[in-house]
Amino acid sequence: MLEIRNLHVKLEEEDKQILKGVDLSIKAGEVHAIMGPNGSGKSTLSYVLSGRDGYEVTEGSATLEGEELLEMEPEERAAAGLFLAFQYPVEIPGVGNMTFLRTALNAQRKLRGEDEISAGDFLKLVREKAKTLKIDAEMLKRPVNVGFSGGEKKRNEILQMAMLEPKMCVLDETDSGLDVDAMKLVAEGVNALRSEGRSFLVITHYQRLLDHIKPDVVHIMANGRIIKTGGPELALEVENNGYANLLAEEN
Ligand SMILES: Nc1ncnc2c1ncn2[C@@H]1O[C@H](COP(=O)(O)OP(=O)(O)OP(=O)(O)O)[C@@H](O)[C@H]1O
Repeated sequence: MLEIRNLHVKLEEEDKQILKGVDLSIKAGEVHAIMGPNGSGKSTLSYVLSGRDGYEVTEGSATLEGEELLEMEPEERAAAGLFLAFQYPVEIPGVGNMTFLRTALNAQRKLRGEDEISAGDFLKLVREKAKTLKIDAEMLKRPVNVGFSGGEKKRNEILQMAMLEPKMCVLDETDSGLDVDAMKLVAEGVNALRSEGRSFLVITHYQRLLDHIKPDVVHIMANGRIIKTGGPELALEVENNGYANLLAEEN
């Protein structure tokens, strides 16, 4: 599904190398988690995959089902099936949540040469998905994320993901700021989307999220590279011992 090879990324504005040779291979249907100390490059990886400005790829590649993502515009990456749930979801005053969801869905359909969804079908779909995430109708009418609590914003990200049905879902610290119940809701939302043809890359600092979204593979990122890959036990090791031992092994 997603193949990242020797990815090197620097900041466009200054001569600072952030990713220093990331290799990652995620097969269809797999859930991978990335953990790692603050500032190791986890969010940068998710931004570069989705095409955010400000970063320069100096070496390497990232393909989604064999197609080079790094040469596509952000909207083309989304239409190809990539989705990023932000660590800090943005507020969009003046744009209703429903309008945003429907416009995003139809824009992707258009790029894929598909017909627009009818107003009736959209309404049915959004109400059904919102209900499972306990997002009430009033929140759907408000401007995107404006005045939403931290947890509501994160649930709204998962609603976007559920509506767009991407193939490759990247979740950047979706658990931060969530209370225990909201975390379970988000995890249930993710688990409901798990399927043979859909993969997940879950960036998190906490093992507890991985109790709910069970990963197949766990990677540790440090200093711009993946320094260790293992199973779910690796997340437990980090929870118990921190990163010091892993970093020492690396040096
Ligand atoms: N636009 C930018 N301008 C300046 N520095 C940046 C920029 N983007 C990233 N960096 C730096 O790159 C490094 C990696 O940042 P990144 O946000 O990817 O780390 P992270 O692993 O996601 O951290 P955290 O766990 O704290 O969220 C940090 O040192 C950060 O300050």
